[in-house]
Amino acid sequence: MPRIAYFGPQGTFTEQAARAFDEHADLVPLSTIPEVVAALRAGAADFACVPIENSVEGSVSATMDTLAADDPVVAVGEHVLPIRFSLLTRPGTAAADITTVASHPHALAQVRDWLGKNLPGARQLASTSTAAAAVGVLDGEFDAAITAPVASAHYPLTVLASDLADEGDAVTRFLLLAPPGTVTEPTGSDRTSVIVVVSHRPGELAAMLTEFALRGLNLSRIESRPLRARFGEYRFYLDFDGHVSEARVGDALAALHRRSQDVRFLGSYPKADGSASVAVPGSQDTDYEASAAWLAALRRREQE
Ligand SMILES: O=C(O)C(=O)C[C@]1(C(=O)O)C=C[C@@H](O)C=C1
Repeated sequence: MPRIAYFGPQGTFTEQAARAFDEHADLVPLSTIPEVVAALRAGAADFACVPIENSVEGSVSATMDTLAADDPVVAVGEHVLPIRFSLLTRPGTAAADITTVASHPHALAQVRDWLGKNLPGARQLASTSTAAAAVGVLDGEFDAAITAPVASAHYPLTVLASDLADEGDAVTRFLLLAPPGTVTEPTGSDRTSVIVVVSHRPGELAAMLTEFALRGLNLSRIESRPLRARFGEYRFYLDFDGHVSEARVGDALAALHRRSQDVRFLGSYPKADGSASVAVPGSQDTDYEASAAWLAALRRREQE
């Protein structure tokens, strides 16, 4: 049975995502995202499951930074989970007794309006995850926790309110990570992720994006994070349609490698929504093969 390390403890949304990737896997909860990815890098787990972005609060910066540091790992799958929260308290606590409410900062941000209206006097405190907040309530550290609905099955707490979400259609996207070199077969509905550091010169970012545009590659996300060691410089995270085995994707990656300071390949994996990869006319593998054959013939004639 494969071992999947995930961002725990038990009862997080990430646990649900890990189960969705493989319901029979041996799930190993760890308390922080760096610990989860470190377990994969150390060979203590076969896979790692982490949140990467939320439709309301944006990127999960701990995941972004962990993916860029240390030995590379690759994504082999993504899962998108609808997000709705429960408010958990110790049995006997009434809403009027709540002076502190804790959760993961991404979770607090997704119920900011609800908390403002329903628990205006409660202090909002950050915990390492939604389920860690539930553990904190059990331990008497906080009065209430904003958690995933499944947390109430793991901890003997009372559900004081459920189905909470300021944005009804909120979702979080999770990645299943594997050691580098793990190969996924192309499905025709794939996404590729990379981290690119471009040179700090005028036009470099536009030039990098042009490499995608020229090959008709559909970008689905671009984010930046600071380089940390150099103020004012950034690494760019790009997600785009296609699989590394496809000619247009390989060609774009090679161009990025030629022109950037650094390119980190974060994997090609099936898209969660199953939508077909966009490929503009002239960008299919057969088009690349035909143009390479034409060029080869041209060169042969020149050498005669
Ligand atoms: O704390 C959890 O339950 C998590 O899985 C983390 C996380 C996140 O990082 O965004 C996942 C989904 C929700 O959006 C809130 C928190």
